[in-house]
Amino acid sequence: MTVDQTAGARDTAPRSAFVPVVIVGAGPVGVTAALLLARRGVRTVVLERHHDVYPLPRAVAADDEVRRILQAAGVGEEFAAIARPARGLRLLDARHRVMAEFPRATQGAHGFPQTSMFDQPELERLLRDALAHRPECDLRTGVEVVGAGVGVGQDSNGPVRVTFRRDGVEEHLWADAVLGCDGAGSLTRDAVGAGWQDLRFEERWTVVDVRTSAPVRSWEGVEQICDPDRPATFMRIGEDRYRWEFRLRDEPEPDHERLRELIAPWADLPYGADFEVVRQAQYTFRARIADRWRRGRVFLLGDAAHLTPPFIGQGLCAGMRDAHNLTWKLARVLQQDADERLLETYESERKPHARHAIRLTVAMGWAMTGGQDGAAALRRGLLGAAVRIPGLTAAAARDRATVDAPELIDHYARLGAAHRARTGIDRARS
Ligand SMILES: O=C(O)CCc1cccc(O)c1
Repeated sequence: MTVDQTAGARDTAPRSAFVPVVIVGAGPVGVTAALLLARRGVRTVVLERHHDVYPLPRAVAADDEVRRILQAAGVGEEFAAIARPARGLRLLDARHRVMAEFPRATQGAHGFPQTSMFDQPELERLLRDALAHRPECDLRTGVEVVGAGVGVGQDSNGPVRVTFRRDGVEEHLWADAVLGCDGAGSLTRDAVGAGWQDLRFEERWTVVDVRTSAPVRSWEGVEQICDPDRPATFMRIGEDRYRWEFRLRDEPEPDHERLRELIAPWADLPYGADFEVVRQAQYTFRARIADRWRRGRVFLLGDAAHLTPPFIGQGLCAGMRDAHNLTWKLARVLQQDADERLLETYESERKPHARHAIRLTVAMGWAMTGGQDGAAALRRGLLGAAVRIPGLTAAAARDRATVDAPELIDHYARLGAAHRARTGIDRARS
């Protein structure tokens, strides 16, 4: 990607090639940023490589703060129509016995369910529909933002030149700011000169979205199977839609037959049963954070700035918080001459929060794979208390009113002791 930041250069560019903000990437974070800016009267051009919404299984959960952000973007009701409130998070042992349960309220501090399940392609479609109704937003699909690495050295607040290719023809745009919402393989990240800080997690998992009318043994929430041999995640995401995630060791991606075996603890699926694999993808889950999120007026958001495994459902939520945090500040600076230093608070506010969420996620992954003994149960209990991200532990205890951290510790200490007595395990594996 070519990003030139050259004060005064915009003056020589044709007016038609100038737009206040260019957004690279039309995933949920990019489109939400465009909608939030539009509602503040800021025009954007959104450049997207693909023609249609992303077809693979991705995010499935939004917390109550993200629901508030979607409302601010003008799609609150549309989202409510596709969302399904979840009752919470359960940690199950290898035999699917409930070890801990963390209920989520149907009305959290933000006035929305604390956890809502949804189908990402449906979210992307409704966001794009909303975008199509905003005259401030110009979505250009089939456009490849290209990289040649010219003139990236400056940290100036001058306009930014974005070069892209459409139908084999190179074009450019000048913008007062560029938002890189272009995902894990972000080209904008190169333009910012950012590298990854590795937060030490890398595992191969398969993620499967299924539609079936067959009975599925489930509750209306997320189940984490804490089984060192076969850690897994299961959740219901719609009337007849379910998501399973299984860690893969040195095995190939499961075919339908193997999937039926893996799913058997939840559903009997004899041959001929109504069972459709809507989407399946193999991912390497990683935990990483970009070492810088900004250069001049080029910013990184969402997966371009941070990568997390999905175990506490916070990947997309973090990106939506990025969009919300940055857009009002940018609007103030671009339209109301707010001090440029306001923009520095984007990274300083968002990065510690994103890092914390990733660390909790990694700890959850470790709790899922780290054994069945009492000490592991205690760790899971402490973690479960902390995984409500928006307000983290204190607010989580407050919101749910029924639990506080010391009670949880006691509860899980007792649970661990009972489990040890039942199973005869008396040594703590760490
Ligand atoms: O904490 C909750 O209420 C749900 C967490 C969650 C959401 C989506 C996927 C996942 O693995 C966990």
